[in-house]
Amino acid sequence: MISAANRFEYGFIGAGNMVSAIVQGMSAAGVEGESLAITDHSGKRAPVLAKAVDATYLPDTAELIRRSKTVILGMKPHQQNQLLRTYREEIAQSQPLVISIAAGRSIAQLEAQLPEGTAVVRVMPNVAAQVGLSTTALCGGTHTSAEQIRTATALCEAIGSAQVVAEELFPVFTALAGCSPAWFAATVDALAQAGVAEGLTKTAALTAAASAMEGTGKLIQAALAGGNTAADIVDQVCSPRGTTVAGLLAAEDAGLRRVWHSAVRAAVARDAHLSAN
Ligand SMILES: NC(=O)C1=CN([C@@H]2O[C@H](COP(=O)(O)OP(=O)(O)OC[C@H]3O[C@@H](n4cnc5c(N)ncnc54)[C@H](O)[C@@H]3O)[C@@H](O)[C@H]2O)C=CC1
Ligand SMILES: O=C(O)[C@@H]1CCC=N1
Repeated sequence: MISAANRFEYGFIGAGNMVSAIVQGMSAAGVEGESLAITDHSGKRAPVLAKAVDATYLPDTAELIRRSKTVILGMKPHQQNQLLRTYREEIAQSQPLVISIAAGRSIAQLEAQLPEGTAVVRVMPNVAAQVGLSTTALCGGTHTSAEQIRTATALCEAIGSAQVVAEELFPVFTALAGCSPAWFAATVDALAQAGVAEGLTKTAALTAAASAMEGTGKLIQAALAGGNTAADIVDQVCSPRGTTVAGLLAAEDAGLRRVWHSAVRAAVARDAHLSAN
């Protein structure tokens, strides 16, 4: 085994959307590039990402596994099987902490594919990692020590906030935190388009809607910290006979709550499908 002093703290396998967000977030938070190694089987995005944060690009996945204390599986869920089959021996020899960020891949599935005794942490981040605002869930496996949970938590806290979540709640957490940035972005786009229909330029409409969303997120966090809820913000903005309540009731008549319930149910169902395959 390579001596601990010569090993990278974190080795990322895959350099797609989520790993790029994590690595850029870590770099912005002050994590030294020299502690990071990145590989990617396409050989295209990893060298660019590594260069951007002064990390090391390793074209050879086996070498990355041998030289990393913590290995982050950053590929799509269905791409894990082949990788874990191919590099089982390297993982058995170097015994890294293995972190999976894949939706729908359970600890039991990972442990069944990894060499006996491998320490695993399942993590669900979101793309706001890129700006240090991921809200990230993690849970440890059968062979994961408290120290290894602390290592994974430190990684997650470099890109935002982290909480240990029971694995059975990962599907719903994935919907509310992992998927919702896309849903919110689609909502902002839809809101902006409605603004365009009423005369704003698309840019002005997007800017107004996005900054209102950002401000509202902060207001809700402050409300929660003070023992209040999101509903209190709704009441604060809805003036009697005012514009907001008129718009809110129209949105609710059009299915506002039903839309979000459907979205969460569909994401949870898809997570179950990924878990089964
Ligand atoms: N995109 C998102 O917002 C989030 C994604 N995730 C999870 O993150 C994982 C990655 O998602 P994305 O970044 O969106 O996918 P992506 O398709 O953008 O990136 C996947 C990367 O893995 C690489 N890859 C695949 N197989 C490989 C192998 N055998 N060896 C080396 N590299 C390999 C691909 O070349 C690609 O760079 C997924 O498992 C997903 O469930 C989790 C939370 C949020
Ligand atoms: O769409 C997906 O499956 C991944 C997981 C959460 C966000 N993106």
